[in-house]
Amino acid sequence: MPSRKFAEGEVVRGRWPGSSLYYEVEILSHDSKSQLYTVKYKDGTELELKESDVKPLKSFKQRKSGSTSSSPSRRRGSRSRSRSRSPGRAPKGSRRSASASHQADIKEKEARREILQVKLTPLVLKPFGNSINVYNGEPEHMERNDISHKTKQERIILSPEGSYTATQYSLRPRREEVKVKEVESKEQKLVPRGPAPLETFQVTTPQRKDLEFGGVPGAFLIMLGLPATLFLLLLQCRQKDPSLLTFPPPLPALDQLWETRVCGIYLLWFFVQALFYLLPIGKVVEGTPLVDGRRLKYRLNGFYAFVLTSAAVGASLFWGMELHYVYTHFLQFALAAVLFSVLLSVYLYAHSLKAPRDELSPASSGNAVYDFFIGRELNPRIGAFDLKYFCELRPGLIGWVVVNLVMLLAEMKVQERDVPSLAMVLVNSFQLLYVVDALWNEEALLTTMDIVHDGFGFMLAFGDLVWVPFTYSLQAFYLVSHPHDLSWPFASFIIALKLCGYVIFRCANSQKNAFRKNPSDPKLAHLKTIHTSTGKSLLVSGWWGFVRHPNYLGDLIMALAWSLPCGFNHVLPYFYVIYFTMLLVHREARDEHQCKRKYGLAWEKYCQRVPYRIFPYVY
Ligand SMILES: NC(=O)c1ccc[n+]([C@@H]2O[C@H](COP(=O)([O-])OP(=O)(O)OC[C@H]3O[C@@H](n4cnc5c(N)ncnc54)[C@H](OP(=O)(O)O)[C@@H]3O)[C@@H](O)[C@H]2O)c1
Ligand SMILES: CC(C)=CCC[C@@H](C)[C@H]1CC[C@H]2C3=C(CC[C@]12C)[C@@]1(C)CC[C@H](O)C(C)(C)[C@@H]1CC3
Repeated sequence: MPSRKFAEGEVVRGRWPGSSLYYEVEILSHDSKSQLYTVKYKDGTELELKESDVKPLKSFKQRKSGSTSSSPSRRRGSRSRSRSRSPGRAPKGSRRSASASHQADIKEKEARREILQVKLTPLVLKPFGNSINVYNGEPEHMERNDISHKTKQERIILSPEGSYTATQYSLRPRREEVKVKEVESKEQKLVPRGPAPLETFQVTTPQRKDLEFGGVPGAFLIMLGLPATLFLLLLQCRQKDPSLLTFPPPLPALDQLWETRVCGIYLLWFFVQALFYLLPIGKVVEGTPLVDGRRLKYRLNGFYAFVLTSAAVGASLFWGMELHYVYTHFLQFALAAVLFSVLLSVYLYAHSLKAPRDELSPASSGNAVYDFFIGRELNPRIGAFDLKYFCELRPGLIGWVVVNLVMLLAEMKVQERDVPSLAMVLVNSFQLLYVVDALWNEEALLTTMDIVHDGFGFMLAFGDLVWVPFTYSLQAFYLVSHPHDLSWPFASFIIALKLCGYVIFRCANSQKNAFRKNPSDPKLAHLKTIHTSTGKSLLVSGWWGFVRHPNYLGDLIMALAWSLPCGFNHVLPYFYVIYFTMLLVHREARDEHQCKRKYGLAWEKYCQRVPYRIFPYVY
């Protein structure tokens, strides 16, 4: 049996996770299997530390300065929060001996590189001088989001008790703690940022036991069901009578579906988009903190990729390229995309087998089938090329706009029209606006659950590369062979509906993004907030006081406006609204689950205050 250095009850120094600072701790126990010591800090925090993070007292020189804090939290409370990434780092200007400071600097660098193998003790809601309400970040009352309130919040956080509780609370495994920060700008804002997120350390990625999407059988069925649904929709859409009650035509034989040229074009499309992604244009930002405190860098050039793609497509049309080929070979393109996404998923799964445990997605389970579906690795990269981030916005989303354009041209050709129909123009422009909006606000993608929580596996590979371009364009595909004359009054109503949905969607998303970026933003001063012990607050008035997911509501209103131009003869063009309602209801439940875990009682208070999830007075 391996020997242990320290005995139970011994008083030693233990490293504070993620920092180079050591505090006095008492050894409570030792686990011979994991070789971890359970230690207790003076302020009561219990952690498990590996042996190399525990040092005998005598190996530390006593500091001369009288400002020593024996509690990580107290020290933390007095540090400059905007600068330090280490919870225990001393404030700028605090005196340390040259050697201690040198040693600390080296350790700090090490800490950034290595992953601390510290397991965090689950949060124990012990009363600690304060009431459990305060401990758990429960707001004593609702606050207005004004500056005086910010100062108050600041004080609460910085008080020893406040910082202690917040610190301990934030030690819960969380990835969602977010601050997307521009890398290139080194300037620090002088405006108080409100309760900036406290550092969090999730040292090992816990694998989930409570699986989503119906667990392993659910994931398996979805993987079979999605491609089947896709081909069913496309086949049915080409039918003269696209009623869902009529039997779908048989799938063409594989040798008819397989077209090498189509596969070549599809690959060309994918790699040209990859090339655009690699162009050194657009600012570079940092994503949300990872398990080890690192933040990955992302280049925001999706909008440039879109402009370049538009120029390339425009030029090829000018030189007489026949986009009609895409329409006549739509099923073949869909098959190429399906095969590509399956191969990519296999590659991603194989890639993840080499990934360290802490780089796995918190959604992964350890079950091969489920992990193949949800994605095992969180951020698979080839060098600096982030596969998930790239696929989420570029080939599929921009591809969707190109497919819509193909359908618009096909409509003119098939129906021998000089100009596209009003219905087709509306569908094209509405969806174009949606894609341009997503690319323009690309940075917001970095805080979505797809990037922060879900791995990159079949679900997103298929969703991004196949589902989005081939099913989201169904209305335009439908209109090619099922013309629908729209009256101007009805078209005006649809435009108004779309604009209404867009305003809700954009304002809600922008309000939250602005608040997360700078909670003290004077433009948001009129909003009420609930304080949570993670340091972040929740908006309870404005859009986020209307329903708990106003952005989903706006998105769904827009979805309806995309389908209405197709008329009411068939359900098929409404597939997107139906599927999307199911997706967002499920997504809302997933997000709710995660927020409950993150914010505890504060989230429950928010739910009481804002009882409806998506649809006011309905759901
Ligand atoms: N077209 C499509 O197929 C499709 C699919 C999915 C999503 N979308 C759209 O994508 C956009 C992003 O959606 P999303 O699902 O990633 O989630 P989201 O609604 O943008 O974000 C949810 C997160 O917002 C924060 N939050 C929740 N309530 C809050 C409050 N009251 N105050 C402040 N922050 C609050 C929480 O995170 P933190 O507290 O950690 O910040 C929560 O986890 C939406 O507009 C959605 O409609 C479109
Ligand atoms: C059908 C199933 C089970 C899975 C596929 C889901 C997949 C199609 C979506 C999951 C996350 C979605 C998403 C967008 C598009 C659809 C998904 C990839 C998004 C890119 C649409 C535009 C938005 O503005 C957005 C916020 C950038 C979206 C991000 C999430």
